[in-house]
Amino acid sequence: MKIVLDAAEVETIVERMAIDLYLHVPSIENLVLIGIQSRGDKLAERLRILLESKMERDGIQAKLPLGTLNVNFYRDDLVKNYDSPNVRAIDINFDINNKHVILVDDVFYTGRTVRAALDAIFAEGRPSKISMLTLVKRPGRELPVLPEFIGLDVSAADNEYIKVKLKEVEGEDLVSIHPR
Ligand SMILES: O=P(O)(O)OC[C@H]1O[C@H](OP(=O)(O)OP(=O)(O)O)[C@H](O)[C@@H]1O
Ligand SMILES: O=c1cc[nH]c(=O)[nH]1
Repeated sequence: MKIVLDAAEVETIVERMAIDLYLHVPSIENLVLIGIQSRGDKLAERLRILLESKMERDGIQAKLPLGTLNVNFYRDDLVKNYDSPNVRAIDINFDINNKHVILVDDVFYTGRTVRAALDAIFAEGRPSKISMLTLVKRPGRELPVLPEFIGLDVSAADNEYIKVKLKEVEGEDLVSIHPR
């Protein structure tokens, strides 16, 4: 096992991504965050808090809506979960029509999770734009999608797995790389 990011480094990178979003999103009031469970939603919540504090500092009065997606329900390589009655696939209690959606996940790998997430989002409405943000991007793309906001580009071989731990789930922030 090799540590890629420790807790302080995860915090720094999440803060940097919040700054990046804040500076590069054309209309912050039009932004909505959608986090992919089970860690993208926790990262999206951290980003929401950081972005709202920047907005407050700059006198922008708006709340950023935050929704979550459980993509296992939709993933084309996990058909066995398709009929699971326990899976709540999407929790978005706001209008996404004409909004700029920031889709948030912890790891970006083949791109299949994002494809599945796009299906789910378009079943809800028609955003004006969808951008992808990931804490870690690794090699292994199988679809023509790429994140716009990347915390860290990590090189990993096919026989290696990147494991993200977050305080909200595992009690600590840590990104590590393991043999599969
Ligand atoms: O680009 P992809 O190949 O789709 O891989 C990326 C997905 O893989 C991981 O999820 P995982 O299925 O391991 O579930 P988890 O997040 O609940 O651990 C990660 O959290 C991403 O959602
Ligand atoms: O390395 C990987 C690949 C997919 N999902 C992960 O969380 N890590």
